[in-house]
Amino acid sequence: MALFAVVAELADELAKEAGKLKKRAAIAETISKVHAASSESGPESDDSGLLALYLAGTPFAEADSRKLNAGGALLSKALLAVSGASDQMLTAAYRRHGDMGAAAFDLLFAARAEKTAELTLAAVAEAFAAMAVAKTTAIRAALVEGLLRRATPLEAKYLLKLMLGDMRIGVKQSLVEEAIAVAAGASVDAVRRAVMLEADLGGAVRRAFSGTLHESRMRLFHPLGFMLASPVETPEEAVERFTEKPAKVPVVKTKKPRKDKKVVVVEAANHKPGEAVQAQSFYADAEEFADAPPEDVIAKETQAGGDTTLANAAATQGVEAFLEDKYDGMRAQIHCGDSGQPGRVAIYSRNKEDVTESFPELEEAFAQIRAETDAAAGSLIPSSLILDGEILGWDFEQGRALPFAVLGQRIGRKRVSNEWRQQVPVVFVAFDLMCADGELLLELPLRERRNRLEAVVERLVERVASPLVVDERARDSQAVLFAVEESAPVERLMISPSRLVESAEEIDRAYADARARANEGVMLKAAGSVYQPGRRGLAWVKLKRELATLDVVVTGAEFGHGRRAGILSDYTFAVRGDKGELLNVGKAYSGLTDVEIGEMSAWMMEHTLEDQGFFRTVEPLMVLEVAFNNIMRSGRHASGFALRFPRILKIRTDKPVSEIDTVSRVEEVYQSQVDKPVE
Ligand SMILES: Nc1ncnc2c1ncn2[C@@H]1O[C@H](COP(=O)(O)OP(=O)(O)OP(=O)(O)O)[C@@H](O)[C@H]1O
Repeated sequence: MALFAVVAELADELAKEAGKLKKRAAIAETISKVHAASSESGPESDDSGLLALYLAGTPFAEADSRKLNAGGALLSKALLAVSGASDQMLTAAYRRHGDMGAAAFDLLFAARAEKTAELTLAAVAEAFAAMAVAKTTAIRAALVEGLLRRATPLEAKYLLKLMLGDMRIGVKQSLVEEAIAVAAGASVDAVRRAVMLEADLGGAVRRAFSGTLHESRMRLFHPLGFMLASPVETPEEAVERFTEKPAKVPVVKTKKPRKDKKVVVVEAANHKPGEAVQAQSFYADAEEFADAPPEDVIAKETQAGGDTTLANAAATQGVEAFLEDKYDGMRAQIHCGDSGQPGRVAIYSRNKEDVTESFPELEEAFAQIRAETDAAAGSLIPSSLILDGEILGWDFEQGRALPFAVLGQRIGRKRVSNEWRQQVPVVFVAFDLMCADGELLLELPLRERRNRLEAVVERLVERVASPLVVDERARDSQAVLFAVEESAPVERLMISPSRLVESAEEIDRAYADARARANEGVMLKAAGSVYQPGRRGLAWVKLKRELATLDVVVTGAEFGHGRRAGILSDYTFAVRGDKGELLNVGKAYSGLTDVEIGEMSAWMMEHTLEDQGFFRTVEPLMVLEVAFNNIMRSGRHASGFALRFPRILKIRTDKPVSEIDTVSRVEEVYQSQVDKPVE
């Protein structure tokens, strides 16, 4: 039985180690050791899977929908109870580190420096399982206290970090996947594929050691990564992206980071010595490749399953592109029953939350479509489906989308009253088919996926709404709607119209038409491109021409005055710095409704990290989109910038914190201003 100390000690070592290769070697070695130690006592005592899971900073496997339900407030209370420290001591320790785990280490060190490790990984897993089903906060708090009491100071540090989902040891899941491959002598691609199909990192460790990675099968009901798009400023730039000719001579150079520093553009590449030029340019992960020469980036990308990136880069050249409207709704992935769970429907948001409950009419509609099609004998409809698309608030009278602000009122609501359902009706506009009949389709070219998507939707509709009725109002509005009666389930399912375009003029016209339909702009997608989950490549580009806004995360909140006294209503927010740290960039108190502010305030009370009286630092989990008049250089915030007249446009519950804007994006917007104000 491995001890949790193994995770804590390794994590502490990894936090101090900057080199990725050394990190990977250390993780691989520990996984091997833990696996070897269990080989005598039988496979059920093999904790190497838990070790991998916890190092990746996740208490449960991705396929496992359980949650710990323990926020900063609950954890700090438990820490106070176990350490006997006063509020002031906790606040001082928290301020020293800005991290609850590190604060716990300080508070427990004096009393427990000599404590020997006894907490096993299995005991931690058991406590986590109990927390997930605990009916009251008191039971959960007692479980956390139980864990902390048995822990050494170092273990307590990493237990808290793990529970908060913020290890800060510079280890991403992809690095753990590589380490698993090294430890078990398996191929990285095989490990990554198993993790993608089954969403179970621990399970992949078991498969890797038992040589059964190839037996992994697509399992529904865990979200796959969403493919994202890169921005272009003009239709001409979009055309250029899709028609660039491969360079005659391989040139490898790194351009200035674009939207955020997470990506670097590497231009033209002879990605393997001696091979023909394939890629014109593609995005790579700057965090991983910060200082590496471009050649290394390409070599590494190719090796680490990046061939799809290269394939897509090649596919963007001189080929056709599909154009679709860019809808301003909420990105979602819909999973529809498989042989194991035939009637089940699940909806996932872009930050991989299960949001099914928030859209009951979509769940019902899909379940009904399923049931009716299943009943049809000899049905040609796939038994399982994963659709990628956008949830939109829909005006059935006008046959067009409602503004995002209207849909936004429903996002995040767990219980949706009939009133809300009537006030803001929702539809799902599908634009990609990721899986059908248990077969993952990501590696098919978009052209092929699109054909299959159209065929599936058509068959679904034929079965349910036969004879097929196309709503003319919807046709006018460019959204093909398959039934007229609002009570019919199929009316909730639409398909995003898509057509091939060639010239900048065509794109320009389509853009104007899209805006006239109240959509945000247009998307262009290389017809030959594969679906790259979780990546922002050049195979999909978006054109939206608008004033810059920033996606930021709230780091703190202040109590308001007057009407807002006693309510946390003024928010301090941050962007990401070069090393992944959060740097404050501004403060906003306008843009939200009173109801939203009330909800935000309650949430912040729950997720407080440090209570300074009038001000509270909060767990950085809430993403906002903010608009502003301009940006100035300023010493007021850690980012070195301040936003002038910031206002909140949206609460981006649909966007993960990992994708907020960076300080280099702020710099870019600052530089693009005609006047560059300094405070
Ligand atoms: N037809 C479409 N195809 C793909 N994505 C679409 C489409 N229409 C709207 N979208 C939305 O556009 C997003 C892609 O833009 P991007 O990857 O830049 O996300 P983002 O950073 O949230 O951008 P934005 O802030 O512009 O929404 C998708 O996540 C999706 O929600």
